[in-house]
Amino acid sequence: MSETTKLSIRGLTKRFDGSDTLHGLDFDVYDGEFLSILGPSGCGKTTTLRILIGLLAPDEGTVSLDGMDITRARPDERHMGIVFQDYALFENMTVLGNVEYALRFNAELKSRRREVATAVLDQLGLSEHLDKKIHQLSGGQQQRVSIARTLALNPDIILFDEPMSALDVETRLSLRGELKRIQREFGTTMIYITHDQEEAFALSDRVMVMGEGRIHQLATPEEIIANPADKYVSDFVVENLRIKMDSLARFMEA
Ligand SMILES: Nc1ncnc2c1ncn2[C@@H]1O[C@H](COP(=O)(O)OP(=O)(O)OP(=O)(O)O)[C@@H](O)[C@H]1O
Repeated sequence: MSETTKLSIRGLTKRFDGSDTLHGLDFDVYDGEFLSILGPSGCGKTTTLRILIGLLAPDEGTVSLDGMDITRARPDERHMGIVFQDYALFENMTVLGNVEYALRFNAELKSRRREVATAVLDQLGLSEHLDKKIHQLSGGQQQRVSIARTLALNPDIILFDEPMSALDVETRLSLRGELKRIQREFGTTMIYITHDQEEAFALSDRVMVMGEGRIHQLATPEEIIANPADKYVSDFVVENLRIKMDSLARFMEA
């Protein structure tokens, strides 16, 4: 990860029904960074993500990508990809068909779609499943297809919206390792939304802790543990992590 700023967010404010959901967020994401946005349900994570990808316009504030103001740019002009919790795949199409379909809309890659799709599916360990229909795959494999489809388009930034919520613990752990590997290999900047403290800490270069539409702390996992910015961070993040670690230790001893 370099310390070149990839994405710069200033004064991001969003109101729904007259009340502020986001209160003027300011933060930067570095090139090649894995940044998690961590917070409880309703704190504004998805609203932030929807503004970043261009599905929602902010009431105030700016989003800049590589120094260019993209606040009002269309989603397809932003060079960003998104991986959803529910995979959003075409169930009746094959694994290869799903990835090729996404490439049909890319002028540059359209003519090479078979080659690009096969290569990226291979990198995700899905070579043996190219001709299977989506419903024949496990949840973890489906999420891999969805990651492959996003990676195939070669985006500058990939946003993940709670991508592992529907998966069992074992699959989550293996997909975590996979994500870290992909990030190292591709060097893609990744922004990962989660309410799971352990997941955020295991995956991220830095974690942005959110509560009620504000940023409480944005720092490395080590810094947050050593120096929580306020009582909210110490209760929601540090204390919860301690409880999870204690129960894991008890489980290992048993
Ligand atoms: N389109 C909308 N209209 C009205 N209120 C909305 C809308 N979208 C979000 N909100 C409100 O904004 C707040 C933040 O919602 P958001 O979905 O961003 O939170 P979140 O942190 O992603 O939560 P979760 O983890 O449950 O998805 C909530 O109080 C929600 O009800």
